[in-house]
Amino acid sequence: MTVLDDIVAGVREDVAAREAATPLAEVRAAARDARPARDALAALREPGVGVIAEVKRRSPSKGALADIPDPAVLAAQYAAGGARVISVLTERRRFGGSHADLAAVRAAVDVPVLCKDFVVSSYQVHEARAHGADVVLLIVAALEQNALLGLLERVESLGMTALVEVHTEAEADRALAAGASVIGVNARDLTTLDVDLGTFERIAPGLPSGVVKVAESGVRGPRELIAYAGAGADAVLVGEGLVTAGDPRQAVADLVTAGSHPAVPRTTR
Ligand SMILES: O=P(O)(O)OC[C@@H](O)[C@@H](O)c1c[nH]c2ccccc12
Repeated sequence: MTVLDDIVAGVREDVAAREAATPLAEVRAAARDARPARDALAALREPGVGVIAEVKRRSPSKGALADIPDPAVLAAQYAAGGARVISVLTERRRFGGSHADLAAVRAAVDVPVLCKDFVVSSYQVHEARAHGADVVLLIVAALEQNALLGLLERVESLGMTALVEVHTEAEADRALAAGASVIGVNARDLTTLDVDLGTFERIAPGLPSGVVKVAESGVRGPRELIAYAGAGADAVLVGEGLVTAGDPRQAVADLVTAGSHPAVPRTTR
């Protein structure tokens, strides 16, 4: 059993418990009544390398990272620093997140918000929308192709954008076959938790130019952003480097500045 299998098994149990407490019909109705999703695709296509700043308390690889007593405060600092999108980990067991965190962040900022979880059922997609998500992460390694297709359609039918995460060329092919318009290449292999910063560089050249390319994991500062930008990233997704920064607003601003430098290449447009 890989780490990913283990996490997904826990997520399935948690989803079953939530579904027993709040039936799908109720979550669907809440999703329908939520304020419409913001256009994250347009935000990610803006000039410069965008920063997706993550609210992340802990991780299976690093353990505790930051307490984050009030995710809304951290998210407001990220937004003030110029984050293009704010990612909120909602997985509870390994990452210490919740849908309450997502809703709190949604209420605190105007930028699009990403629900970062291990989504395996459409129940979770409705839940994400009901709590204000504009973007939903779909991890190819955790999904059969049919499930990926179905969930991607569900995300888009609710007006949201799917960030489809891959770690290998084969997974990238599956993401493209499913019709992903935003692909995240994770430098961290979720089956082993090993980080290889060369992963993005290997996979990105094979992605069509119209696809928004997000480099995930391993960004500690402008240096890694610039390297990812050189390999074709349109955005970087940063967790640890920001939640452990003394001044998260400044840490985001430093990345945004590096990402807007005219010498930093960007390939999508
Ligand atoms: O903390 P880092 O190294 O900046 O990584 C952020 C992000 O890439 C990571 O949190 C992540 C990427 N894909 C995921 C899937 C599930 C949970 C977490 C993740």
